[in-house]
Amino acid sequence: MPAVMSPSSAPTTHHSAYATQADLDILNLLTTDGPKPATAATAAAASAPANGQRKKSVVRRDAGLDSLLLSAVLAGSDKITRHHFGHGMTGAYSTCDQSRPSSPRQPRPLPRSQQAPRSQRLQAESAALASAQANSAIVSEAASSSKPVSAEASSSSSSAGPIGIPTPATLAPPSHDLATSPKELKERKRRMSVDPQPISQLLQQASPAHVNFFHGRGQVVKPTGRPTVKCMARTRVPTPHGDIFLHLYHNTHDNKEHLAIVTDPIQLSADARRRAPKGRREIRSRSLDAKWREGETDMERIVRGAYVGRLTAGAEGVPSVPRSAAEYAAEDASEDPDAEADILPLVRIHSECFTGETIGSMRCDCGEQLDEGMRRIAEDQHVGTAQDEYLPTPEASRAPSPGTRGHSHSHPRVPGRGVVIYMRQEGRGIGLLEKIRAYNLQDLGHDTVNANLMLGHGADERTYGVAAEILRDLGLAGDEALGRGGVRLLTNNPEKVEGLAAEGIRITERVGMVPRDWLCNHNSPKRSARELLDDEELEYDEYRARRAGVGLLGATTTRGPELEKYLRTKIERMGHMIDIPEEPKADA
Ligand SMILES: Nc1nc2c(ncn2[C@@H]2O[C@H](COP(=O)(O)OP(=O)(O)OP(=O)(O)O)[C@@H](O)[C@H]2O)c(=O)[nH]1
Repeated sequence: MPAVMSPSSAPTTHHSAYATQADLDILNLLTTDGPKPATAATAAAASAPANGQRKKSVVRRDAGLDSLLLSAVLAGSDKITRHHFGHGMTGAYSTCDQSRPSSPRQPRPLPRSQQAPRSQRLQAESAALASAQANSAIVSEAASSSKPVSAEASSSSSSAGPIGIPTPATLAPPSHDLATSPKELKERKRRMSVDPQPISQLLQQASPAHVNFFHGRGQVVKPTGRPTVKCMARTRVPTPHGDIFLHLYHNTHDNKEHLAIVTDPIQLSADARRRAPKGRREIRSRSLDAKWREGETDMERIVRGAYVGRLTAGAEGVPSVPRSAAEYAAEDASEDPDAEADILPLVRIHSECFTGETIGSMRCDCGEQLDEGMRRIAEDQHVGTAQDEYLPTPEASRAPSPGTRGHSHSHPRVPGRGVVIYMRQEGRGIGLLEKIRAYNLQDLGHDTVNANLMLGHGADERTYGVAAEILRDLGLAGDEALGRGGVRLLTNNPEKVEGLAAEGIRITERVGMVPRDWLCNHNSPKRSARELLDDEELEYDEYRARRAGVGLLGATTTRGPELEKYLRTKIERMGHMIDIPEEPKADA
């Protein structure tokens, strides 16, 4: 049986140790000008071709070097590859041209290591270790005598990290001489193996979601204050529900890359702009459109997504015009007197769910909800409906979802628009590791809430500050005092409504999310006769019938006993604002 390698014991790659004849052939090919010398392998192949035909000789890659590619490699990689080897170890790419046949032959610079000689490095490591050991002796002495450690002593080692956390220098082999003693070799081996703590201890320690076994124990520091967000890039992505603009955000509260999936067809289609009410504003990121530095080029702006309209092959693209905060504030406060009645953008705050979205888990309906959210946002909307139906209390909000509610066809239909804010809050904020552990407790009969509590988590650990700032950056926060702007929120979760409202987002309406399986119950008395379905429902039915699969984008319904239990727990224990269907259901 092959030995299981721990990350710390995995071998590091050394070119010399793993060079095969094929490697040497390639190296030869890359580093030699003119005709290639025949190697044993190529000579054999040439003399005895397998198919009786003579093999073509390998063509040199002499295309002009792409300066962008080179700078990307230089900026992004610290690894030395055979390609680098072919151009010398000096790091000077000016030597590239010397390998081209058209260049005059010049003597190639000798490979020169950028490291200090090994003896010097060993000496430095040894000194660092001695210094760290001396330091820890002082620290433990100080701890035992309850005396503060002197600043001088604690700063005497440049490589010593915080107490208990070994730094790379203290983990390094002490020195050439020391490491040869059996004790040192044993110690060195121990440091390279996996953590020797017993499994039960590890399980306990790995319990809180913030602990990463390989990277050490983290601290739970709940960020305070209002987060700042910045859209780092956006791009157009075609989806089964039409083209969207994917925005990637950074923020000051966590190191996650949260996303905004913006559906705004007027930015991309002349037809949608014509059909949209006059005065409709584009949903754009203010931080992305801002000027990031003096003298930034149009190409920089376009590459990060700060452009208007659509990019097309061969064209240059039209960069967006940066605007000041004051200009945005004036626009938010003003009202275009010619603007026609429009419907506010539909927004869903969606939490990441690897299991439901990516592998189609039927324990939850997250994949379906993501798909349904994007579908609902993109579909045409009736202007003037349901604007005043929002009632924030669970009881009062148990109105049927718009999907089951007959629309008045006197209302004009306009292109849909809105955003799915995709928050990297896997497992309602506890992370994938903990969610997987919770699933095992659920298989033992506990519901989702209890499973979380048993692992020492809250039932729901999500916060909505970052999502609110993303909405604000997209110009969708609205203003309660002015009674203007804001969003319609697609959710059954009262905490989302309250959380976003507390962050200053104006929510004019809550739109319910009904599980597709409940919505499409063909055997219920109400839906048994297809003639009772109105046009929109029929359209939806056909839409469903075209789809196959579960949970993935553009797919159909999710169903199963585990999902039923999950949904019931949300309603009965977490106050989700949706009614469990009363009629007995059979599979559609
Ligand atoms: N801890 C835990 N998280 C889960 C479980 N199943 C799904 N999730 C997570 O729950 C999140 C989705 O939240 P939901 O409560 O389904 O939906 P919601 O977004 O709060 O509410 P709606 O807006 O009405 O859909 C995702 O992050 C999922 O990974 C589970 O069994 N345990």
